[in-house]
Amino acid sequence: MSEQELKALRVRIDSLDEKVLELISERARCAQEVARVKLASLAEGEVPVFYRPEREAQVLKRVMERNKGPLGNEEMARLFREIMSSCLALEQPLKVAYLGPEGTFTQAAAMKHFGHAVISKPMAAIDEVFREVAAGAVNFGVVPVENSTEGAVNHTLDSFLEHDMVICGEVELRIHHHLLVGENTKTDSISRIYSHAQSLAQCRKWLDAHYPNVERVAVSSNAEAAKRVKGEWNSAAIAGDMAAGLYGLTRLAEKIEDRPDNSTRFLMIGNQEVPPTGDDKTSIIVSMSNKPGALHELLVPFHDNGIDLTRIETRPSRSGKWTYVFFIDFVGHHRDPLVKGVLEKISQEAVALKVLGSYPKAVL
Ligand SMILES: O=C(O)C(=O)C[C@]1(C(=O)O)C=C[C@@H](O)C=C1
Repeated sequence: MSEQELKALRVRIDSLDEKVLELISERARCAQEVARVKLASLAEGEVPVFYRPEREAQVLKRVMERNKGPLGNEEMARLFREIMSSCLALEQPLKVAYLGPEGTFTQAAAMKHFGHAVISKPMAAIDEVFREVAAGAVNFGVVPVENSTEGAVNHTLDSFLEHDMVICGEVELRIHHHLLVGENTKTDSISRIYSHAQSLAQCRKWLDAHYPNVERVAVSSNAEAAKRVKGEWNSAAIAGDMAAGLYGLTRLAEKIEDRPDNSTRFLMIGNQEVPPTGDDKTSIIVSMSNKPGALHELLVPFHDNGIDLTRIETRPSRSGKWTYVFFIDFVGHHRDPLVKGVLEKISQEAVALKVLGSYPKAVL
């Protein structure tokens, strides 16, 4: 390519950037107007709701449907995710608590869902995220709920039994683990590998093959593992890209998870009910009486009405020995007439039924 051609293309890019800049600013002014309208239409004593997950899902889906490339749909939606995040911050800066410390996959999930214009607050434990939301110190919380290799995150499920929370969104993240070392690590004398128990389990086969005799130490998070390794010469950590960047560690081995499709699903928790979008999921907790056929009775109404169950998990109820609760996710919104009918039928048979929330299916 000649210098001349390059120069001409850059002039074109400059002129396009000016248009993009003006359009983004116009969009941001529109969002400010939206905030004004929301405030003006409030009834006496009503609290304004600026964050609208159902509308955000609609905007992102529309972008993906209309995108003609060459940027891929996900890439384009990510750009719009950030624009929307900044527009929302003009209306109301959202505060979001997540399972920390900084650099965890949960933080990456929070950014994927809310964008980078939120004020994020790392918490030391899943239960603390729930408490922070319940106390009103933040608008939303982000917690992991299930991993495709290792299954349910029991701390999260148990926290739902203790707190009244509304699920208002979900996000899925592909989880890539790396073996990370610090500047001073003697890579031929590694005697300890730190990581979260779930991540150690997700890399079990790789560790058995490459470091069979090295001690595996479970710590509170992958980011905590990365933090420890920074100051030690004989240890390594298993963690992801964010933690590696944050603590200045290098990758001794990349993508060491046993399953290449290893993914984690995260939930956004808050106090806000989300209206239907037409493409939603609902999560419920049900406890049935301890009698033969109870689980069958619970599942039949879903089957009879053609409602797709996406997950069912059992946990001890914590209110009696050998009694259980079921965590169920299914496709649909609790305001859909069909779903309403199913929930009514179940509540007739159940000891207790709690709708944890209906929320748009993950778009990104
Ligand atoms: O449509 C709204 O209610 C807005 O506030 C605008 C907007 C946007 O930027 O598109 C911003 C924040 C909401 O969460 C959803 C959408």
